[in-house]
Amino acid sequence: MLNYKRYQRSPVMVYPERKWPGKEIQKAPLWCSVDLRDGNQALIDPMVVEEKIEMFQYLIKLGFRDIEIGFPAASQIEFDFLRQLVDRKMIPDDVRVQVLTQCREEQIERTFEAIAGCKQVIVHIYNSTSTLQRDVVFGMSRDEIIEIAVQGTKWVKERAKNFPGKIILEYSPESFTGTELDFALDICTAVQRTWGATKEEPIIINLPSTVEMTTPNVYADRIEWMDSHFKNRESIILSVHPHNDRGTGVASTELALLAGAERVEGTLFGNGERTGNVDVLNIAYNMFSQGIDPELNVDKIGETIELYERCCKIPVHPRHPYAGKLVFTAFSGSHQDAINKGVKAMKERNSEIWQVPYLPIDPADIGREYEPIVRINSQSGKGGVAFVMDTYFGFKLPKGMHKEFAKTIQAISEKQGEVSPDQIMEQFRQEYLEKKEPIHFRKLKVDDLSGETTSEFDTRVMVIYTDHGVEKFFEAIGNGPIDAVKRGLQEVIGEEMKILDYEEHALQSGSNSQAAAYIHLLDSDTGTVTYGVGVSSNITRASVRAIFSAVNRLGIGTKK
Ligand SMILES: CC(=O)SCCNC(=O)CCNC(=O)[C@H](O)C(C)(C)COP(=O)(O)OP(=O)(O)OC[C@H]1O[C@@H](n2cnc3c(N)ncnc32)[C@H](O)[C@@H]1OP(=O)(O)O
Ligand SMILES: CC(C)C(=O)C(=O)O
Ligand SMILES: [Mg+2]
Repeated sequence: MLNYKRYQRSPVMVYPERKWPGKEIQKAPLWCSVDLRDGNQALIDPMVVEEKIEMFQYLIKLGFRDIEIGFPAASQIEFDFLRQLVDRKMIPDDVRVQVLTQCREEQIERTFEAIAGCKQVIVHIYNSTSTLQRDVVFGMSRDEIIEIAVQGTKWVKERAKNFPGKIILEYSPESFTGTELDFALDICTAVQRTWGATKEEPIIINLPSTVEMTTPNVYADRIEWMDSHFKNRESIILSVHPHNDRGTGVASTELALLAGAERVEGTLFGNGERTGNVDVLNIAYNMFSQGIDPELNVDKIGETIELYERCCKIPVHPRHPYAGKLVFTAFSGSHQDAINKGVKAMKERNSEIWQVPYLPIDPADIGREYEPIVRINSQSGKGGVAFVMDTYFGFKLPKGMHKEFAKTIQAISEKQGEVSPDQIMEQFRQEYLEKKEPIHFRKLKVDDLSGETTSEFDTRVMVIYTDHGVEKFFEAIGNGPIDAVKRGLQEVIGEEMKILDYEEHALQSGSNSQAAAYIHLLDSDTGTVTYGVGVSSNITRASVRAIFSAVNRLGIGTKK
């Protein structure tokens, strides 16, 4: 039996004063990428120096200005990487590199060796503060744990005095989510005081969900509580560093922003320890989808995916928010129908505002314009097939025709699975455009009789066609070419028919454009109906082809 009793609920504080539920995200936070540190430390094959350099440059291109580049005291690669950035003058003046170190003097010393020559650096110190870690990892009292952090701060401060560049201190009470809040406040305050943070020279206090342990609202309560209990709040930049153990890293971060966080540390696509750090791109795109400037250059997601997969050697999941191959694709009929109508309404209304059901953003805005938003399988419906015919091939099928054509496509998808746009077009050709047996239209001559006749009909047509390959012709009159051809065909076939509907449109714009015509035809004897389609550079010829196509589809071409 599942032994859930081995697990305990994380304590939740009573906090009815919370204000965050009434707030909205208004602007982007200060972003900090930790891809090169937290992300990298969780890779099966951590990045080599050249990959780190490539990733660093790309993060700058994306718009990150705070970039945690590693843990230089931990390994030679990390150290050398930073040295290369400095020696090759690759750190722009407005970028703050961030380096992580434990609160141990030899590591802090080595970290300062690594940052020599940097103009501005965030030195990030941490120690674990949770009840569990104090007990089983450190075996220390609260005061002893505070002493580690305070001592670490002093070691950084001493070295910062003589450092030619600017040192910003960041402190993280690691395992904050498992730490009693009063203790978290005490330790952060002790560091803040020891550092001597001011409004002009603030400290970054980073409250991580090192391990995500509760629902996002509890994290938000904790952040708001800390935010409202800090003394000299203006001397603190309040940062969050969420992980994603419960799969709610993004939600936790967004609620934390409501609760007062000003800065977010995370990674591209949520790489990082276990289930990852929070995916900063996901949050940025969420903001973008709400009309908020994400303050990151996230308009070329394909490029970002390519670099990420190459450097991290981890594929982006096809369902990953915004980035996955399938996230802008609808297979199911009702979604396709709504997308089809939504896109059409946008065009008709010439709308500046993006409003398409099931597509929270326009894929083209983030560089995904070449991917199909509709793919056809057995779950698809008529709207999807019509959408493919329109967007890929320019055929705007009359609404009444959607069902008829979709049925033939569904018969294929039920046998083979997905049906490609080319296959759909091929089927359209076979079913409509090339339905040339038994009767096949060849030539048309139209005479305008207006003024020459007293009859109600003012158009005479002469049609040459083949019937089972044998050339024939007929002449007929009617109140327009389509009517005349229909009357002529009735005569030669010996069958009453009625044109129920007629539609036409240009297929491409320009002088040599083709036109498509659609005829909805009723066989009056049997009551059966079908559509016929014709294409020609001449609209009248297109219509006549459409009538022949419909007659052949009804199977009445040889009745006489
Ligand atoms: C949540 C996070 O992501 S935190 C960052 C984690 N990242 C990494 O650890 C990646 C890089 N780390 C490393 O390569 C190694 O841990 C090193 C090189 C930094 C240090 O290596 P080592 O000293 O050999 O080992 P280790 O990290 O296990 O050190 C454990 C000791 O440091 C102490 N310690 C751990 N964290 C801290 C800290 N933040 N501040 C001070 N002391 C600490 C432990 O209590 C333990 O002490 P003990 O030896 O008296 O028991
Ligand atoms: C070092 C700290 C901020 C960390 O990575 C974490 O707590 O997850
Ligand atoms: Mg982390």
